[in-house]
This record gives sequence, structure tokens and C-alpha cells, in this order.
Amino acid sequence: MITFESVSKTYRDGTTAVADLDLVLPSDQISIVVGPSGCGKTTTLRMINRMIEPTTGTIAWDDRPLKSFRRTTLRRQMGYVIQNGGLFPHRTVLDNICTVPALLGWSRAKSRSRAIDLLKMVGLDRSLAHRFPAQLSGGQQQRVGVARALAADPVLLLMDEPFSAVDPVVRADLQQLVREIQRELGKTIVMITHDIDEAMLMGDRVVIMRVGGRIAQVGTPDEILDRPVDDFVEGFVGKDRGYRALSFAPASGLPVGRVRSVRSAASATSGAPAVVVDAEGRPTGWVDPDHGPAVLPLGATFHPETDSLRAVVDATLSSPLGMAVALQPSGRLAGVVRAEDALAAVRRRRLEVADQHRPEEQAADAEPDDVPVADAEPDTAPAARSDAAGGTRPAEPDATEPRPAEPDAAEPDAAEPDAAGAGAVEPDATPGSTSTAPPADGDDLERQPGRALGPPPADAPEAPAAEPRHAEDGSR
Ligand SMILES: Nc1ncnc2c1ncn2[C@@H]1O[C@H](COP(=O)(O)OP(=O)(O)OP(=O)(O)O)[C@@H](O)[C@H]1O
Repeated sequence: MITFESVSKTYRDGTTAVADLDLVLPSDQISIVVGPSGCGKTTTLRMINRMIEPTTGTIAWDDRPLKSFRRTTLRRQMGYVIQNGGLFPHRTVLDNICTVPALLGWSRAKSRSRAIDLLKMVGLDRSLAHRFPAQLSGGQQQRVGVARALAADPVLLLMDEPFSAVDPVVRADLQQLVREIQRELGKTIVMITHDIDEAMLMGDRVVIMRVGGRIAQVGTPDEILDRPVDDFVEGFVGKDRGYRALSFAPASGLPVGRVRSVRSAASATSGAPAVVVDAEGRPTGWVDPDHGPAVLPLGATFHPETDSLRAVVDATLSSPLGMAVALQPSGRLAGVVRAEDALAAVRRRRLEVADQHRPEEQAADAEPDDVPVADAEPDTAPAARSDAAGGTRPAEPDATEPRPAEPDAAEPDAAEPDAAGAGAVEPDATPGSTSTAPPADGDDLERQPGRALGPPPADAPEAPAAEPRHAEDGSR
């Protein structure tokens, strides 16, 4: 757990990048920091591995102040991934991934074996191992960047807009990859992005910052989508937040009804609409005898066990008959959900969310008909009911059925064996480098990205105190 207490950062030129930040980033979760350009995201991230030091306040890792760690020791436990991977252009993929293990003194055989394992983990063929970064696509480079950051098995992964330079399809793959890595390896990940959709998709916890380096809201994605605290957050999360919030409600409780299935449109000349299925029982389209013999498009489908309510609503909207086709895990037809049932589930969810956020005293004073709709009698009259905000809304009778750097890389720790850069991998700034780092210069050093930082070996010593000469901002 990383804890910021009253943390501020003012640069030498007087710019306050972060102001009075109180924040907890829990372990073993993905925390996403999101906000408009210049709101202090990168400054916040780099204060975690002490590439930047706060001007005031305290940052602690599992209750231990960061100041009490040597920077190099700290960084060996924190992998760091930046846009474009920040790879050394003149080193092969394998050598890039082996950088930190090599600096930590691992044997060549152990480093290479680890690198090959990581290539597989990030979904790259080992035949790419001897290529140079320029011979890879942007997405492949980014995967190598992730592999390099993981090479020495860091406890924490810091990611600074890692996917902003790749196209949406590759981006979706990389997002999935990082989520899988987090699940499988149980890493703590802190990632920054401009993209609120990415934040909502990937974050267990989302921190929205506003310009001036202040926190606007912290919460789970669905909390933020359901309850933006103010106009800024509401504007930032976008107009379709109600629809996107459905991504966090499972489809599993919906009633999946039976539907007629036929092998060809010719076999459904009368009667109710039917789903046309292939020889394996997989749905391919609809036929509606009232609309003639043509096979109608199937629309989107969904898996009841794994998909969200959003997928179901989308499937009903894209179905020509307003029925979402549910699939078994095998892809065979499982049944259908009617648009009315999907909407009833949406209404129930809204009521549940409103109920969760109702102040305690209001809940205690609640009238009997304030109970969640699922608990109401099936024949509840469609009269007005109090809502969570104390207003009224019409009752929904059909909803009543219970349904189912920087700098100090430039100012290495003399006491550390990797003082010349071990544990702090700098992207090459030569022409052709994939790094987007500005040249290091004074304070700009703080903005210099591109260190893949690994953890210490299990027996790595930790120095008891911070190094006073590391007054950051260049003032030594
Ligand atoms: N070394 C520096 N010296 C002076 N000001 C700086 C320095 N680094 C950052 N800033 C300023 O601090 C503020 C926050 O910058 P920061 O890079 O942390 O924001 P950000 O949210 O990551 O921005 P972006 O999304 O555009 O990368 C900005 O006004 C920026 O210009």
C-alpha cells in the first residue's frame, strides 16, 4: 500500500504540480490515475519511486516512509513502464529484457531463461528475441517494455501512459495483458492515463485528478460512474456514463428464456420468431415468419456467466427483434433475454445503487415502500415511491419480480553496487531511440522517463536512511 499524506510538489520555477495530496493506493490492485494534461499525474507517479521528491508531506510504502529507503533499493522493487517501452534501440529484445537482471548480477543463463519466459508471458514469440526494437511493431515494443519491467519480479509496477502510442486494437490486447499479469502474479500496479475509458476498464480503483494537482474523486469505476462528485468529474467521465456503468453489473441474474430454434428459415413459415442455428447448434440469425422467409441478422450475443449487463443491453439493441441471444460457453444457443427484462434489470440496479448511497439516517427512517424493488410484493401498485435523493419516481411494477530520472539516476547512490545505473534503466537518447524523454536538464531531469526498474534480489540490503545530498530539483 502506498500512502500519500499532505503531499505537495512545487518545482523550482514555482509551478505547483501536486497540491496537498492525501491518497491511498492499495496493494495487489490496479490503481489508475487519470486526469487532463498537466494535472500532475506523472509527478505523482514519479514521487513513488523517488525520481521526484515531494516538497512537503510524506509518502509511505506499507507504512514505511519512502525517505527511509535508498532510492536504488526502492527502484529495484518497482518496475517502470513508459510510452513506447523506452527500449534501448541498439540492444536486442533479449538484451533489453535482461538489462536489470544483468545489472543485478544474475548469470547470463538465468537472465536469458527468465527473458524467454517473460517473452511468452507477454505474448511474444521467442523468434523475436534477437530482433532490435526498430524491427518490432509499436505493440510488440510495448510488450517488451512490460517484460523488461517485470524481469526481476518487482513488487510494484509503475506505468506512465504505457499504451497511448498504439492503435485501439493493440491497446485493448495490452490492457488485457496487464490485467492478466496482475491477476496471475498479484502485482500492485499504479498506472496513469489520459483516457477515462482505459481507467474505467482497467482500474480496481480510479483516482481522478484535476488541474492544479488536486484529487477530484477516488473510487471504484462503478462508484465514479454512478456518483460523480461534481461537474468536473461528470464531464470527465463522459455523457454515456449510465450506459458504461452497466459494465460493472453482471448478466448472470437475468432470466434466460426459451426460444424456438430451427436449422433453416424454410422450416419456420409460421408461428413465433425463431433462432436459426448451424449443425453445431450455434446461432446464425433470426427468422420471423411475420416478416417473410429472409434470415435476419442475429445481432450481438452474450455469455450469461461472464458478460455484463451492458453486453446484454447492447445485444437487445442490436437484435432485430429486441431479444438478446445468450450463448453457452461452447457457443451453442442458450436462450434469449427480452429487452423488457434487460431494462428491468437496469432499473433494479439503479435502485440498488441509490440504496447503497442512501445516508444511514434516511435508510433508518425509510418507509416500507422504500425497500429495494426486488424485495417488494409482486403486485406493488405503480404509485410514486421515494427515491434516494428524497424525490419521487414512478414505481415499476414489472421490476418487482425477483429475478434471478531522473535526477538520481543521474546522481547514483555511491553506496549501491548498481550506482552506474543498475536497477535504473535509461532509454537511449540517441536518434532512433523509442524514448520520448526530453533531454535531461535541471528540473527537466525529473521528467526524464525510461527506467525499467527491478527489485532487489531477496537478500538486497536496505539502507536505513535517505541520502541528504539528493535534494532533487538539482540543488545539491
Ligand atoms: N521539471 C519541471 N519543472 C517545472 N514544471 C514542471 C516540471 N515537470 C512538470 N512540471 C509542470 O507540473 C505540472 C504537472 O506536470 P505533470 O507532468 O506531472 O502532469 P501530467 O498530468 O502528467 O501531464 P501530461 O498528462 O500532459 O503528461 C505541469 O504544469 C507541468 O508543466
